[in-house]
Amino acid sequence: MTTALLELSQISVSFDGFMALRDLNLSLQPGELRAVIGPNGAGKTTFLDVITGKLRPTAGDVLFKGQSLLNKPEHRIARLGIGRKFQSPRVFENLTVEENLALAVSHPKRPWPLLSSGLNAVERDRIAHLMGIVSLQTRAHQVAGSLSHGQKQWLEIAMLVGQSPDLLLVDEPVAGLTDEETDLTADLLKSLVGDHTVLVIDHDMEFIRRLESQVSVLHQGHVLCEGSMDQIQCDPRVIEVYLGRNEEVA
Ligand SMILES: Nc1ncnc2c1ncn2[C@@H]1O[C@H](COP(=O)(O)OP(=O)(O)OP(=O)(O)O)[C@@H](O)[C@H]1O
Repeated sequence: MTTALLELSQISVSFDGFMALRDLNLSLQPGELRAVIGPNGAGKTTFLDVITGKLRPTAGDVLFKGQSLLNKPEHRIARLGIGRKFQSPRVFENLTVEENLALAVSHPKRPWPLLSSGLNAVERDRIAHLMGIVSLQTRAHQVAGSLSHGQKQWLEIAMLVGQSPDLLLVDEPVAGLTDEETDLTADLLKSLVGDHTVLVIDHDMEFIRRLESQVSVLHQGHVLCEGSMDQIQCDPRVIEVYLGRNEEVA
């Protein structure tokens, strides 16, 4: 079996005695796409916060490429190859699509206006490639602030991909998107798999189904079960958790 890219073992997080995560185990193989679902308060955000170093667990360990992430500051964890997409888009609204991507791909990070004249051929090709991935080529010179919500989400995903992370953590990317944008987002995330390992959190079950990935169900800070969407939908424990809270898993 391949060595896991990410391995969370026996992770617990206590907020003044309240266990937001409790003996959580989860591992991701390189190049995998994984969905994580769970009712409100299940611990999904806390789980991402632990991986990215925003929160230190009370117990347990997080290994990334075999190396413990505990005690590493957030910026070092990011540099090790973990990118996080937050729920609301974080793009530079006053810069164009191309300029946003230029900032993402330039090494080292160079301030504007150096970027406008200073991109090398490799960086320009990379930006063109990234715009292609998210179908924003025709918007290259449009300021990000004028894009639709979905297009901003895609731009930010492209910016993250531009930093070549091994692992992409994507938090509720389709909240507020149209059905068509939701489907396109699923296809986009699937297209990243292989080159990247992608973990997606969302509540939208149609979107999760379209990802065609393994699904981990979080409940009360613990992985309740894992399997394909068809498998978890039939699992009585999952039905109980969702029906018990009057939410649908269908
Ligand atoms: N800083 C904190 N102090 C105390 N309790 C917290 C803190 N952060 C989270 N919690 C609690 O921990 C539990 C898990 O929260 P978390 O935000 O991780 O859940 P979630 O699955 O992301 O929920 P949602 O789907 O609503 O975003 C919740 O009961 C929440 O109230």
